Amino acid sequence: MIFAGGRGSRMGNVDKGLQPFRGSTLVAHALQRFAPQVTALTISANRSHEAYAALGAPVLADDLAGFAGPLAGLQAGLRRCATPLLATVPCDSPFLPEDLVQRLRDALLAQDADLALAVTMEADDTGAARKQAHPVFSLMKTGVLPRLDAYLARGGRKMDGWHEGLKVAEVLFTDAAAFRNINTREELLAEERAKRLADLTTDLDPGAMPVRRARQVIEQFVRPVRGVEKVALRAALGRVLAEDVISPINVPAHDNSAMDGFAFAGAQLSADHPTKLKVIGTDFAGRPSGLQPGPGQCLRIMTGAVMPAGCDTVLPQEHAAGIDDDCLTIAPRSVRPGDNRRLAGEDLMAGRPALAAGKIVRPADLGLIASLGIAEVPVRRRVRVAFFSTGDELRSVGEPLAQGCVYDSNRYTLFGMLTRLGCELVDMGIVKDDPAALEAALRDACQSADAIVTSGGVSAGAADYTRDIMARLGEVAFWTIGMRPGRPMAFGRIGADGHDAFLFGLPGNPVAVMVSFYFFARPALLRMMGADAPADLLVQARSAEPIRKRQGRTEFQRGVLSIAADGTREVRITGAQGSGILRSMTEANCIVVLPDEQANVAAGDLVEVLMFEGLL
Ligand SMILES: Nc1nc2c(c(=O)[nH]1)N[C@H]1C(S)=C(S)[C@@H](COP(=O)(O)OP(=O)(O)OC[C@H]3O[C@@H](n4cnc5c(N)ncnc54)[C@H](O)[C@@H]3O)O[C@H]1N2
Ligand code: MOO
Ligand SMILES: [Mg+2]
Repeated sequence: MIFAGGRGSRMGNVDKGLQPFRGSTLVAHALQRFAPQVTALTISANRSHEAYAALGAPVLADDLAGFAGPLAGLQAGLRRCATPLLATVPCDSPFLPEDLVQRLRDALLAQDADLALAVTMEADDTGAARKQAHPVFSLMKTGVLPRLDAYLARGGRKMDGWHEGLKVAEVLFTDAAAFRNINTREELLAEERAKRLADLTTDLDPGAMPVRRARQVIEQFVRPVRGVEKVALRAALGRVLAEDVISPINVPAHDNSAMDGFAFAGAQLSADHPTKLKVIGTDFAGRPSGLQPGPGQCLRIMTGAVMPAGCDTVLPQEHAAGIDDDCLTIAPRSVRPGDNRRLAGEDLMAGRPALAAGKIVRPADLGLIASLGIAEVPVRRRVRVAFFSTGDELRSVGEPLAQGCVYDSNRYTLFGMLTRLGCELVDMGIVKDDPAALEAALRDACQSADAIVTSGGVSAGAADYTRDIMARLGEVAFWTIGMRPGRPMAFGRIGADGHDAFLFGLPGNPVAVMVSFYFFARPALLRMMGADAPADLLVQARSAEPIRKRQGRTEFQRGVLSIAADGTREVRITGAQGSGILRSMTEANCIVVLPDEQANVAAGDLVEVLMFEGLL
């Protein structure tokens, strides 16, 4: 019997067994593992009978009313069981052991027990081993029914509450993970994603990961955060639009003059004689005269004033051949019909998208939204990023610098980069090279953040515990990337207590942390923010000097781009390029990106650079 009769209350009262999982449903996975182990199968369910029946097994509702729990399902099952033994598993444990029933049966018979159940050994909070019983994974003689009936009649509902007085055989399984069940939507999503990271990297060597592939995997693995908030227009600066901004009006709302001059009907212009028109009044922007020029007449008009009825052309005042009192003379061919008139809706048409969802709001967008008269904008909620530095040698600014120590600079560069990106920050300080402290910090970060960025400890040093702990908390890949700087990196998703977060374990060296942030974490975070991340806009420049470069890896050299005497772009490397030399970053205004296939660069060769700043 597969228990699928719960309320799914921790999943928002959905039918848990029917939740999609790895291409089918949770229950289909449990069934696939369980069916070969038994002679006949029943699904215990109190709703969605048709969907469960479609799996090919009879569906049995509780005899007791009101979702009384799995024991009610067990009771109904025992009452109708045609075999001498009944085995049970839950619908939300897709990884259940393939030898579960065989081993339970062996123990039941060997010990002449009434019931056999699975147990595993698990570490408790102090790290000590503790026995964990799994009474839902059990095998029992059908003769136990009267005892269960009596327990339920007394109001008992605990899964193992009725075992008292029964002879119970405990069977130790070593693979605790096989009994993992999925209780919440987050866990379900987490499992889905975890599968995908493994899938995405099956054909890749983690020890020789090309930059391009690592970026692809990361991009495919992360997911935009959900959640939208409405903010006042100014507060939208730098935020990501959650929906298209649809223009409620035409901008401009009316045809209007693009020049200070004279408005009239263009049809009266003559191609070979001067045209003479009588000026009958003046229209100002926002202050129309209400006059309507007839044939032989015109109006003085100011830039932005609505075109008077019947007029389609404006002659700029400086192009007039003559103005005598109230008479305007226009020379032949000095203006064409329709000139200098701005059409209604030529900037933005009512009903059309003015800005697309996913756009990061820049100053021009603020102005554009204002031009539509819109005061509030729906934006994605900010992505929360927890970050910390690891290393016993690190000291915080303000502390004395002991022998052999360095000040923590990574947390400041990360602060700057994350702030510029528009993330909400959770600065977790420095974490010592101590497994318990690292684990506590990572678990804590999972609770509060969508993404975690750490620096240090991802290489192979004796104090680099970060890797082990990260791997234990979720699915994390450890890559050696074909690049310099920034070779080692950890990426994945970790979880604790039902909360999970994407993890970027960046290398400790101060330049490496920045380069790997810019080229891996930044595009991923943009995707999490729901933003359209355009490809890196590289520009070409002439290298002023030779650059040593090894083929087969991407090198990110720090450079200064300038305009040479002949007006062309020229780039010069900023001295020593060691990955601990942060000065190479502060002196630079760009990064020279030398791709895998590139060998040594000769002076005068063209290279590609990525600018640090554009117009902000
Ligand atoms: N045998 C090998 N050793 C190393 C390799 C390797 O492949 N084989 N890779 C090197 C590369 S490349 C890098 S990058 C680093 C990465 O090491 P970790 O990520 O484990 O970082 P740490 O060992 O913790 O620190 C490295 C370096 O950076 C300094 N650091 C760390 N955090 C900060 C901070 N917050 N502020 C300022 N400076 C920091 C730290 O003191 C170390 O000097 O490994 C190489 N080794
Ligand atoms: O990541 Mo390391 O920086 O290549 O020195
Ligand atoms: Mg290290």
